[in-house]
Amino acid sequence: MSTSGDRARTPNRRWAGSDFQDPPRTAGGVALCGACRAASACRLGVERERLDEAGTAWFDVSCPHEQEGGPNVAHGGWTASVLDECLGHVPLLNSTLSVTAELSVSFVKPVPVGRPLRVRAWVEKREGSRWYISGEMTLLPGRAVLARASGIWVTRDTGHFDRHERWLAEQDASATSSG
Ligand SMILES: CCCCCCCCCCCC(=O)SCCNC(=O)CCNC(=O)[C@H](O)C(C)(C)COP(=O)(O)OP(=O)(O)OC[C@H]1O[C@@H](n2cnc3c(N)ncnc32)[C@H](O)[C@@H]1OP(=O)(O)O
Repeated sequence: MSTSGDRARTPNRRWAGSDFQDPPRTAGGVALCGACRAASACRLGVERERLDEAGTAWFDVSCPHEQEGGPNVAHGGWTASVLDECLGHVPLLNSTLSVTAELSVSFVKPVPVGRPLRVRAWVEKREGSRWYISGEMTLLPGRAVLARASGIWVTRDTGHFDRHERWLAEQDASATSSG
């Protein structure tokens, strides 16, 4: 029988050390997170990404039909997730591993499902290990703003996830010993 402690010690074969700064990408250049590697596609609907010369990141995105909330419009959780993903790719596009520490989203208009959308993301400033990143989602064609986001990403070394596994194992051990 598998326990949560066993899971913490099981190597995750979808990851290799170099993946953290240079993850596998789709033909459209989209960096793939752990679960999306099996699908070889971004399950959130990010289809293409690129960094321009000015340092702005551009993403072609479409809300998958299974993320429908109200009639023909995206669940707000999808909008927040895809903005987290896109803004979080800005450090990655600069070969830097980071995690989201804070994220704020403004839902400006309902987001239609299955329509081409664009996300643009840029660095406002960097302070120590903190990257302050902003972005917005627009409808295509045209440039109507549907959502805006800003947040703080904190750079990590490649030991981040191993430290987390050790912390989780300690939590399990102390929960077991305290009954
Ligand atoms: C890989 C390929 C994938 C492939 C593609 C995948 C792309 C995914 C894109 C989406 C990204 C995500 O969703 S990431 C997943 C969601 N996020 C997480 O799991 C993060 C969970 N939280 C944490 O791990 C931690 O709380 C941290 C790392 C954020 C902070 O840890 P910590 O232990 O407090 O670290 P500490 O050294 O004290 O702080 C480090 C620095 O962060 C600052 N800091 C800490 N917390 C905050 C905060 N809430 N707001 C502002 N700043 C903060 C501190 O002031 C400090 O600045 P200074 O003094 O150093 O300047």
